Amino acid sequence: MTSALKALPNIHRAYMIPACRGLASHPRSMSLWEHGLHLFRSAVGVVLPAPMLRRALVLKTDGCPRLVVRDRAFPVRRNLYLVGFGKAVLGMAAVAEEILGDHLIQGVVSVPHGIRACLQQAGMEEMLLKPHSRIQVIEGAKHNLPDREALRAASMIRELAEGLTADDLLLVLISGGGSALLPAPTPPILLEEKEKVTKLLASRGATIQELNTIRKALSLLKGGGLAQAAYPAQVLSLILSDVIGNPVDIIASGPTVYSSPSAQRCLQIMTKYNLMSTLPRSVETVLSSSVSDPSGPKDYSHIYNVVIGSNSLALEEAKRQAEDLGYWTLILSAGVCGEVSRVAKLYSQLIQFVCLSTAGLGEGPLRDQVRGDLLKLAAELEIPGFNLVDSLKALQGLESERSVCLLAGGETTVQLQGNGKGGRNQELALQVALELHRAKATGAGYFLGKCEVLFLSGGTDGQDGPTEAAGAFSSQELVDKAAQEGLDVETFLSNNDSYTFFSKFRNGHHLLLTGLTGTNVMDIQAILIRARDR
Ligand SMILES: Nc1ncnc2c1ncn2[C@@H]1O[C@H](COP(=O)(O)OP(=O)(O)OP(=O)(O)O)[C@@H](O)[C@H]1O
Ligand SMILES: O=C(O)[C@H](O)CO
Repeated sequence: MTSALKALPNIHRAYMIPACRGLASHPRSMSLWEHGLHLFRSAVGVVLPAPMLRRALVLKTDGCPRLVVRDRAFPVRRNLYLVGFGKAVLGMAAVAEEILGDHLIQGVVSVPHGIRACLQQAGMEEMLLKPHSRIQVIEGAKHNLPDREALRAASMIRELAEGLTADDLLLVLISGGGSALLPAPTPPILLEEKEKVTKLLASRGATIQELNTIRKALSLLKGGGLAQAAYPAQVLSLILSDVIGNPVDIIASGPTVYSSPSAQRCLQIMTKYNLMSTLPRSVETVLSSSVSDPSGPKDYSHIYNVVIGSNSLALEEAKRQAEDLGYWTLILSAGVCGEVSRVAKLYSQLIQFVCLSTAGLGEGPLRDQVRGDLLKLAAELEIPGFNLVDSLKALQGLESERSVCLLAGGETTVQLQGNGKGGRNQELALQVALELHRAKATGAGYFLGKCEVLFLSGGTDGQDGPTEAAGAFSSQELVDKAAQEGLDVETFLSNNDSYTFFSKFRNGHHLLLTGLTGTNVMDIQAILIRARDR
């Protein structure tokens, strides 16, 4: 994220999306591009810190003051403390402090290096703390790696938690990136040793579940350690999820969720990624003694973990907006994962499937073939929450000429082979364009030609990989149009150079440029399809 903490180059400013606003023009007269931007903006808007916190956290002052979160009420009487760690936590803390008022005694948050300057520069003052805030801010974890500053923040957070009593309430704000911002290696492990292990695991393709299992085993605060430090105070965690399925024990390595990975599981992971021979001695020592801590509290009733923002929430809002614009809308899944090239094939086949209906070619061998290919691909990808059979049934029943919006979210992966500049969303948009181009060349041209298609993919944090863009959008005509500008899509893709491509193509017009959004619920894809005017 830190590489995004720069001003966007002037050339792109013209394409930045204005803040979320109502749509004045008639939906049909608007381009799919405008619709796509509106849906993306709306989806992100609903998971921004302010609306999210205000929905989740209410201070009731009639009678005894109490903090109400869902079905629970916590009595408050100037007994509130706040800690937080994660990429979206500064904005969350600013709103929380406004809500809590004088009941908040003290707070510490660990947030990404450079974030205040960046938010200031972007004019996002509402995400900054007020001048006489009771919350101390520490910026660290440059390049999303734990460092000395994050270590200092973690020890201040631990100290604050350990000083609490049974009368206190600790509000914990958690978002993605929290693992790197809360490093507290279990002695004798040194910060550098822990960093080396996590870096190696990440570079060898470990999943976030595997990575955070190891982080928990090597940390004093992860895997419930923070909640344990705060005991016997009440602990209320408000969590913004950046992991598929919203597993609270994995997001930011679950500092308020008791889980103690077994030594056997950790050693399995280390063996899988061929790390056993390179493990520092201190890590081996801690791993081999990593069994449940018998001194931990027996009941967990002092902890209340609540997911207040997620990819699904963002998709639901996009669905509402798409329906308002007149689209027949379907959320495919909030758990889209897998290699970008395979996910692109899936989306391309789905687009073809919809275009067959829109063109009035609902039945026949062509449709059966696309359906067969889709089922095969979906079985290989095993996307959580994606019921392709039901989705196809719903799409099959559509009247022709109906405008269709398919929405999905999650986090794909890119196997980096080249040394270009890009991100998973831009690469996905470019791959989808290439797949549609290839499909047209092999017989799908007739029915694809009957439809206008827009594919958009963007990171909700506003930054796709190490680039200034959140993502990009593409169409079935993109490859041909690019060729007219002398740009060969396949060459850019083979060098993982999607950002360079989109920056050059139509002078950056297909880049999705939002600037940092201050939130992060992974990525969102929108596919918009409508029959061409005859
Ligand atoms: N040239 C490239 N082309 C495509 N993808 C790339 C490229 N360089 C990096 N990436 C991808 O960008 C991602 C890393 O960027 P980033 O730091 O934004 O990820 P992240 O920390 O997982 O993001 P988030 O905060 O959204 O979870 C990885 O998925 C990586 O494969
Ligand atoms: O911080 C982390 O562990 C990741 O962002 C997943 O939440």
